[in-house]
Amino acid sequence: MAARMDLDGRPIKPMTICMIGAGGFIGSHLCEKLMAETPHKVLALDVYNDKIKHLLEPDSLPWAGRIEFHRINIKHDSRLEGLIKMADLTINLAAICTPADYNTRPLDTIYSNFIDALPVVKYCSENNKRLIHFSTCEVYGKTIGSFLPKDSPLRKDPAYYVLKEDTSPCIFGSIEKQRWSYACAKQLIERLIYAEGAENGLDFTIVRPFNWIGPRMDFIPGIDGPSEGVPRVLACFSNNLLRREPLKLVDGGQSQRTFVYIKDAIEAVLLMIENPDRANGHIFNVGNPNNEVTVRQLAEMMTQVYTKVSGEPMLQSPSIDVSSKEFYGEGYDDSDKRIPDMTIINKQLGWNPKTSLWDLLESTLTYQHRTYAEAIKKSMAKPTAS
Ligand SMILES: NC(=O)c1ccc[n+]([C@@H]2O[C@H](COP(=O)([O-])OP(=O)(O)OC[C@H]3O[C@@H](n4cnc5c(N)ncnc54)[C@H](O)[C@@H]3O)[C@@H](O)[C@H]2O)c1
Ligand SMILES: O=C(O)[C@H]1O[C@H](OP(=O)(O)OP(=O)(O)OC[C@H]2O[C@@H](n3ccc(=O)[nH]c3=O)[C@H](O)[C@@H]2O)[C@H](O)[C@@H](O)[C@@H]1O
Repeated sequence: MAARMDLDGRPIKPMTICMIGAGGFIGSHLCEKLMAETPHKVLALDVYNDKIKHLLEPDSLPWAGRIEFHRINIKHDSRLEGLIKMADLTINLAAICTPADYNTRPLDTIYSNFIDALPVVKYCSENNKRLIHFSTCEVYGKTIGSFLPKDSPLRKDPAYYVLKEDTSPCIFGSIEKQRWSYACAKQLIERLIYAEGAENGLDFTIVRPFNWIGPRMDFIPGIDGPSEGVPRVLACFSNNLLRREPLKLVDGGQSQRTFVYIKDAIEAVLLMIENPDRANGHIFNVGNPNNEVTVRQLAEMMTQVYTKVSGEPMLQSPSIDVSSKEFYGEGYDDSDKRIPDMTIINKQLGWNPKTSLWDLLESTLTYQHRTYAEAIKKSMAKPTAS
């Protein structure tokens, strides 16, 4: 492999990366990229490895020996500090990050996103190891514009809704709205990491992903996850399309999101990994401001794309409305709109997303159809126990 150069034209030295949560959606894509395109070594920590099995076996893979899986629950495993010490860089992805859990399992959510991340930050700081920590765009909460009167012309002014790392406030709902337990825990761990940087010189980068989506995201209920489980919207809608049932629009599907293709977003993470001088001390929004839709529009587009890639006819009523209380239970609330400001990541790393929403849905739904359609047909054909 020819020597890789950083953005300042210097050769990049091979490094060892301790990746916690490597078996998840983002981790699996990051491991794939690191194995295929770089000489770096990965210590992959997770409780599951199904999504990275194709990288671990067989032993004849070209990157054999550069990726090692360690089945570790970071809540209680004394091997954690040793693995962080062995690495040059730690990337922490481990978290509970599905909204259906935030208001129904708020304690697990807070523990997972704050308490369990504390030793990781502490070991990095004490051992002078660099840390890339995954936070979330949810730390911004609601937009300032959402509090303006419905007919206010200011709602159209970007100053009232574009989310900027260094100036936007974090606006959450009341404590009874336990949806915000996740965002609040993520905000506090961000503040702690920032403080470790300021007081103890920790080299850190914080990533705020804005709805990264693509293959291997979450699970399909009843196929590779619990039948009653509620994954994030891409998997919920994929499941509905695969089962030929209407897509459920929570509270009218009026919330807006910007979706970025996982493969574009992983390019940004690789730039952070390989350009520490440009990434350390920064918080980065990583999203695609050009891919904004309401959830209703997302449902319509996914229905059209799925019809194209599966060759199956569209349902007569492709969507139905459900209340958030019915869908998520008591204490749910929502982010109204999420447009990332891209100034900082652009200036520091020169990164820009490339893939349009239609194109990313086309490749993702092709994958979903190829991976799950047969299994769903079989499971639906099974007689149910009476
Ligand atoms: N996907 C997105 O668009 C998105 C958006 C915002 C923030 N994030 C953040 O990025 C990170 C990764 O997200 P993802 O989408 O890959 O989620 P994911 O659920 O697919 O991956 C998280 C992984 O962490 C592992 N994990 C959780 N607790 C653990 C523990 N105690 N010990 C060991 N492993 C543990 C899980 O088994 C899982 O494989 C999370 O911190 C999440 O909050 C993701
Ligand atoms: O991905 C992100 O950037 C962050 O946002 C997500 O939060 P959210 O976007 O609300 O999660 P989704 O489950 O993907 O829901 C998106 C929207 O679709 C709606 N939805 C979801 C599922 C469904 O079947 N129908 C439906 O209308 C939700 O109410 C919400 O308005 C999660 O909190 C995290 O994974 C992450 O931190």
